[in-house]
Amino acid sequence: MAGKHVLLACTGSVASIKIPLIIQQLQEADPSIEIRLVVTDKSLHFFDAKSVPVDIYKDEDEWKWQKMKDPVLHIELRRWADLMVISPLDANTLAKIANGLCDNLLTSIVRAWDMKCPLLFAPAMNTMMWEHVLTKKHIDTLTSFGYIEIPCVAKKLACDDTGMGAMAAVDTIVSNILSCLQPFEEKSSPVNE
Ligand SMILES: CC(C)(CO)[C@@H](O)C(=O)NCCC(=O)N/C=C\S
Repeated sequence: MAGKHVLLACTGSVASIKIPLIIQQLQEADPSIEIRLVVTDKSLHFFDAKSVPVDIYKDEDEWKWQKMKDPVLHIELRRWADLMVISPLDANTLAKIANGLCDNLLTSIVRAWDMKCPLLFAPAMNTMMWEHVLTKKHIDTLTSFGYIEIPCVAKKLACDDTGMGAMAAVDTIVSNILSCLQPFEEKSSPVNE
């Protein structure tokens, strides 16, 4: 059976250092899964894109469009995906999605998302950002859209604080992806053979 298509996305949280590990563990868990990675420019500060063994899509790739009938990347990726997981989801992109902004590749994919497909998000931010009143408001907005939260955990953060705001553990993220894929006929197989 053709592999399911997982669109992984990351944002400008230091938790993006875990992207290579998320990819590695997901591939080990189910080698038939095809993974593509959408990055925001800021996320690239936190890991070496060359070390990642999957195709990476950046904002600049959207602008290879030249003329009518050329593919529109955010639509092509949304069509390709059986599931999308944004991990980490930083406070900035959380706010953009909650308010419908679509000013880069990642938020444009989300803005065009097909709600028949699972969209998971794993917030990650400093505890003081986590505790701001807007964080819960924005997360509640995303869950009201039907997106699936992979909740933060309390642990030591990149700024040496200890508290809520840390991204969920990688194996938690991977098991959430697998369980959301299970009951799902991937787009790549003919419907009702
Ligand atoms: C970075 C990582 C994954 C290490 O285990 C963990 O601390 C985390 O998700 N932190 C949340 C993001 C963060 O720390 N923000 C930056 C300033 S505090």
